[in-house]
This record gives sequence, C-alpha cells and structure tokens, in this order.
Amino acid sequence: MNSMALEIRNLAKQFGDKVAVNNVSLQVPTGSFYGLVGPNGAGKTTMLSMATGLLRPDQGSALVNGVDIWAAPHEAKATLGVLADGVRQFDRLTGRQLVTYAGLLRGMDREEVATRTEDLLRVMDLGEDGDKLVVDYSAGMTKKISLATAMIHSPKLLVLDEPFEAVDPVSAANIRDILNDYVSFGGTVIVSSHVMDLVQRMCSHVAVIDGGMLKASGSVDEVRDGMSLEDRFVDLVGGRGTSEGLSWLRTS
Ligand SMILES: Nc1ncnc2c1ncn2[C@@H]1O[C@H](COP(=O)(O)OP(=O)(O)OP(=O)(O)O)[C@@H](O)[C@H]1O
Repeated sequence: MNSMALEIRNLAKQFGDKVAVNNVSLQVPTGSFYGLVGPNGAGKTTMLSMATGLLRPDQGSALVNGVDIWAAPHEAKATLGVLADGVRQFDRLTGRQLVTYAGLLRGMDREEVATRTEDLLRVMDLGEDGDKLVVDYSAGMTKKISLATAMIHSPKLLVLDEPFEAVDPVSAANIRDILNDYVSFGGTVIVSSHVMDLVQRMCSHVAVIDGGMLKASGSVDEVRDGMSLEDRFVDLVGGRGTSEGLSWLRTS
C-alpha cells in the first residue's frame, strides 16, 4: 500500500500576471483527514484542481495513491473522488439519475449502482427529492448530490472543496459522520474549509496556504502549536485590518 494518498510536487500555476500557486509541495498520508485552509484567493481551489486532474499545472506533478494524475489519468482517477468548487453538474438530470450516471461512468455494475444510489440519497437526506431535477435543487442540496457522485465508486481518496458550504447543520453532521467512518476504515479525505473550528475538531492534519504558498503543514496539533487553529491562522496569514471601517454605514 502506498503510504501517501496524495503527493503534490512543486505545483505552480499563473493566470496572466497573477501567480495563483507558487511551487507548492505537500504530502497527504493515507488514512488522514486533511484540512486545507487559507484566505479567499489563497490558491486552494487552483491547487486542488491541479492535483485532481481538472486544471493542467504550469509546473510540477501530483501523485494519487502513487500514480501521476497527469501521466496516467485513468488509473489515478479510478481511486479518486472529487467534489470540485463551481463545476456545473448535468443539472437536467434528476438527483437519482445524476448519481446513477456517475456510477455507470465509473464502469460499475448496474445493480450495485442502484443499491448504492439509494443508500447515498438516504444518508444525504435526499430520498424524497431523488426524482427532482438537480437544476431545481437548493445550493446545499446540490452540494450533497455532488458529494454523492464523488463517493459512489468507493474511492480511496476523497478531495472535497468546501463540502459544508451552504449545507444545513443536521446534514453537515451526517456528512461528518460518513467521512469519519470512511477514514476509520482506511480512506483518506482532503477538505478545504474556511471554518477553523470545524477543521480543528474534524481533521488530523492541516495545511495553511496563503498567496499561493504553503505557510505551514502537519498534524493539527503541530500546526496550531498550543493556540486555537483560528489564532494560529491569523498569525500565519497576517493580522486583521485596523482600519476605521465604513463610517458612512453608521446610520446614527
Ligand atoms: N481561471 C482563472 N483566471 C484568472 N485568475 C484566476 C483563475 N482562477 C483563479 N484565479 C486567481 O487565482 C487566485 C487563487 O484563486 P483560488 O480560487 O485558487 O483561491 P481559493 O483559495 O480557492 O479562494 P476562496 O477561498 O475564495 O475560494 C485568485 O487571485 C484568483 O483570482
């Protein structure tokens, strides 16, 4: 078994003059629950997109369970499930059809796909909305159905860009339970999130990225170094603004 579920080597990406990801290397151990945090525009989505075969890097490589995602995409993607940020789904399908389609696309047996689709709709609390078109789903429902499509083929590594955004607290707790269970049986999860408290409680490891660069990485306890993750984060990425604020917004 490969000891690294994901190995990012010197990834870089530039959009015009903007360096979005600047020579980042990161190792994600198999069986870890890895949080990726950073301010808006830090480069998290760009890095995850390159590491999961969605965006071609200018430089560097990414190995998924030991397989280079750009050199051998089919082999690497067979063990990978991705919840990408802002990627449109085939939203003229119903939720049930979309998850079924994701399973069949992975070459799975039709009966197995049907069983797993019902299981996933149930745990995502979408059972009653399974026959509704995805275009008519709310933001949180869309997030949950996308998560189901990422999990149907029981991948070894799940890469989830902001999986809890727009998801209600009960569904979020259910998803956390599913992910914890998945990790306890040997799966690896990478989540990007802005919720430090959640990352501190949920993750075993964390990486802090800012300005396209890796500021810190390791176990959550190593990175937070006796502080709360939130305080450590503010420390690493620069303090809060000290401006006077919007005086014109004061109505009295
Ligand atoms: N397709 C693109 N074209 C031009 N610039 C881009 C593109 N994608 C990302 N960028 C820029 O690259 C930088 C990193 O963006 P990215 O989406 O990776 O950040 P992020 O850490 O995921 O942010 P957020 O937390 O707000 O989702 C930003 O300055 C963004 O404007």
